[in-house]
Amino acid sequence: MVIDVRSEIMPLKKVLLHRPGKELENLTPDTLERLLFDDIPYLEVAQKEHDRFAEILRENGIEVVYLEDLVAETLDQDENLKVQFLKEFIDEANVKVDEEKEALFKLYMSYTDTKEMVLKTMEGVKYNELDLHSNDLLSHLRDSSELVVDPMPNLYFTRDPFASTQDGAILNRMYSVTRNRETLYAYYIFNYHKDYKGQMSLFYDRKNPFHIEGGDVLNISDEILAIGISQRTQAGAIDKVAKNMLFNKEHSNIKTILAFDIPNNRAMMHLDTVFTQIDYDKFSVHPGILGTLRVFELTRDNDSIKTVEKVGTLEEILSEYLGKKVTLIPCGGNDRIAAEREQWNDGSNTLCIAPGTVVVYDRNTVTNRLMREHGINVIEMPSAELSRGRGGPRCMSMPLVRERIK
Ligand SMILES: NC(=[NH2+])NCCC[C@H](N)C(=O)O
Repeated sequence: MVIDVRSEIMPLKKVLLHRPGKELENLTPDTLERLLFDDIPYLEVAQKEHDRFAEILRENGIEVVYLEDLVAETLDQDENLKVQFLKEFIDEANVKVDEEKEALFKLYMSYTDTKEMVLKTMEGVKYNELDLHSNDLLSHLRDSSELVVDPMPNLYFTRDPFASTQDGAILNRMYSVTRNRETLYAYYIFNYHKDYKGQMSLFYDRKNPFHIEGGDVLNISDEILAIGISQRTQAGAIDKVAKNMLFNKEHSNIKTILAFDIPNNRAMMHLDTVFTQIDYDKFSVHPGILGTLRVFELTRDNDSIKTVEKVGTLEEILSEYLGKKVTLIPCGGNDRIAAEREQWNDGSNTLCIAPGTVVVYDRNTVTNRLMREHGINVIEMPSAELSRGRGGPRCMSMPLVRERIK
């Protein structure tokens, strides 16, 4: 199977990453908010940190594949497909002037190496890179270093544009314009790459009206999927995923979807910023969500879907579904200041690579110590620059294959 993910914790076999590239060097103070960053990372250091992340994964026997390589392989199969991709890409990049669209197309087609072309689509394009001869009013007023195509700085968070589950993926419609552009890459891989095409299920469509993002999707078990209702994911999208998964016996074993209603704010944009599974019976949780959290159970009821609100603490609810007593390890321990600081820097955003083994940011010292005290094998990675994008090791990775639960 090209995609096979039925848990958050079983040994990770294959993972999708994107090495941050020059898209980070097109971030400016004015565009940070729109492009969902809080600061400008130093690219050289961010890349070193990211390379160390990939190295840790390889050291642990995990096959690492890169988004840019898969997209290039897809487009290299057929010249017409490359043209089709570029046209669609340019349409979605919100370029309004026809001459600029044509010049952009020419610029991308001038690359002889498809991977370099793909990286260029990610990086953004400045006005002075286009071969334009127009003499209209707009061209007189353009600043030569103005961006005609925005960069996509969030691409290194491969967790979000789609979510692997069962034998396929939920291909997302994203909350923001900037991130919705990212989903085109996965769309082309899944629909056209010779290894993926026809070999996997798609449980959602990037053109659906409701938004949903991968950081909100947690594979609790082969039969239970948890999805956050958050800043990024709407209840309507969860209803649709439920319809597409609970009735699809051939490709999905999911019998229950648990919807976790978490606060709607930037610090907690996705469920995985406040809650990740780290062992058969242990979760890392940001205590800040516990007061207001509501949990809903969606199951199949003949031809329709039944939704019931669960009563009980998070610990009780998880213990019930997992069939064992669950321990919640608070991010930042019991100190509210440490909890808020470390949650902001993705202290509870762990990437579990085997039961009881997690990759985390080194900077969250309080949370990391506490996980070790609970017997977790904590592997730290450098995080000074990558963390400025507001995502941790789980956000920066999309599992494609995990070992099955025995
Ligand atoms: N799965 C995650 N928590 N991803 C974090 C994504 C961070 C990114 N800057 C955004 O705002 O979209």
